[in-house]
Amino acid sequence: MNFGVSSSMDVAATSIPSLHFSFKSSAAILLQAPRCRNVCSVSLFSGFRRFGLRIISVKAEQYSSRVTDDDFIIEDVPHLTDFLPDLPSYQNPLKNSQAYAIVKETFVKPEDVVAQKIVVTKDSTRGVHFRRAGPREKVYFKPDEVRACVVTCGGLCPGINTVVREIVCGLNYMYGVNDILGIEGGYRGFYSKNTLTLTPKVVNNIHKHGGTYLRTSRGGHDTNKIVDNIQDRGINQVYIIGGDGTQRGAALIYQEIAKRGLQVAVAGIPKTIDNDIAVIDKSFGFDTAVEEAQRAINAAHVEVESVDNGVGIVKLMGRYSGFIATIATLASRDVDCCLIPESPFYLEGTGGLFEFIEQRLKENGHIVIVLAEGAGQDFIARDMHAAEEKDASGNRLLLDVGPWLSQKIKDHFTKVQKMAVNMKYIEVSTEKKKGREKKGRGGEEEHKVEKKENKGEERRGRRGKRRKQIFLRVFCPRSL
Ligand SMILES: Nc1ncnc2c1ncn2[C@@H]1O[C@H](COP(=O)(O)OP(=O)(O)O)[C@@H](O)[C@H]1O
Ligand SMILES: O=P(O)(O)OC[C@H]1O[C@](O)(COP(=O)(O)O)[C@@H](O)[C@@H]1O
Repeated sequence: MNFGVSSSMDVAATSIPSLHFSFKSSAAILLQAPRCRNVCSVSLFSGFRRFGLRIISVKAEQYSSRVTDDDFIIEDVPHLTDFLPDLPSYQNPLKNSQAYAIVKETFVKPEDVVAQKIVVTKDSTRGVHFRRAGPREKVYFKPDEVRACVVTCGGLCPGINTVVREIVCGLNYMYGVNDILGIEGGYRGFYSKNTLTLTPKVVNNIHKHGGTYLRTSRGGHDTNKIVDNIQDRGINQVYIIGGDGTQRGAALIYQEIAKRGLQVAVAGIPKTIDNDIAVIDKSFGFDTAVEEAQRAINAAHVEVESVDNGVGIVKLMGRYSGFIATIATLASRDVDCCLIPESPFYLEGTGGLFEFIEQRLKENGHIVIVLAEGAGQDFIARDMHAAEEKDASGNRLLLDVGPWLSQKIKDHFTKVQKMAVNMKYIEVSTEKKKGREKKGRGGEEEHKVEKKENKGEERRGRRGKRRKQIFLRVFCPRSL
């Protein structure tokens, strides 16, 4: 998928790409940004095989992997015609659109694929490929027979409302679909809540707000009840926006639909702020996160530049991947060192972080270090002799690299090097807004210097609840 939500903080995209729905591929939405290298899919009612750097185990039967004689592998998206082979097809309504009629190559060819590996050698095998998403010349629904629904599940991410808006407007303006329902409150909303009617007018301004207009939920759901509900309501297109958990759920919904032989298309739209999905150009929300991260880096830089031996540490999102940290680092030009989960680091000795900090302080008088949340986890665990803990979903609980590293640097320079350093610790996190100033871990003062909409702006939801947001806070620990 390529969803060019612009980097504006308020997720009000300035250059929303055109959004194409292909009814040919039941899971194909092409969100095609200008200048994109290639376009890949929202593909996923078959589930993600690879979700960025996190490999998700998806049962083999959930998607079809075809290997040809010359090692050309295609991880294909299942199609309605796989289980309904006699479905009639129709000309894509885009053919009649003024905007598209004159464009050559408007449609994606059925045989178009995107290669997983771009860098190859002369002797490389042809390797893994994914079906390219995008509008097909033939579609499998007549516009006036479509009853679509949109649901948002799991965690928040900047840009969700923009995606909802684009689905509704794209379906309506480009494909002539007039019957679109919003499912409220995530998967469970299918059977526990009434639906909303979504029209371009209803969604006109939702992209200017954070969070999700449709609301969301976590925790389990009942796949059979969802499919019963889809059947009862006569829904035949299901658009599911969410992260890896959500996409696993979407795969099961698709399987149940296929088992019942229903003419219902399921499209999974991957949501992650981290941009750690390898085969798409960019995940929506990523740019906003990077922009917010740069504000934190800038704040740290201003602080440490103004003092002697200033050491600024900025902790950013990124449990398993360092894309936000890396891109924010590259964009800001004020960062001396960027630590990410993919790349181990060490502190002492030649080539260690302490040596580097000392060098930069001597040369420049200050240093800015950026940390992704998941950086150095194994190293910290060894250092703290911490046992691995997991959350309710089985995810490894992260050790807090920010305060740990701050303390290590402080100890090293004050106790070992006998050199006073001025520390400034800034954290950009995705937390529930507590609505009050809170004390830092060691009882130290914590100043929130900035509160900014991101994973949901600071506002009350429609039910009066606080939305999740990214906010930036600066710790000024007295002890450091
Ligand atoms: N392994 C799974 N199989 C089926 N459904 C799942 C699975 N994991 C999560 N879900 C469903 O997806 C929803 C969102 O998942 P969650 O992990 O909370 O967020 P995210 O999609 O952002 O990763 C949950 O409410 C749950 O109903
Ligand atoms: O505060 P939370 O909800 O646990 O989220 C924090 C983590 O989630 C992420 O934002 C990724 O979540 P998504 O992939 O769902 O967007 C990580 O970068 C971050 O480490």
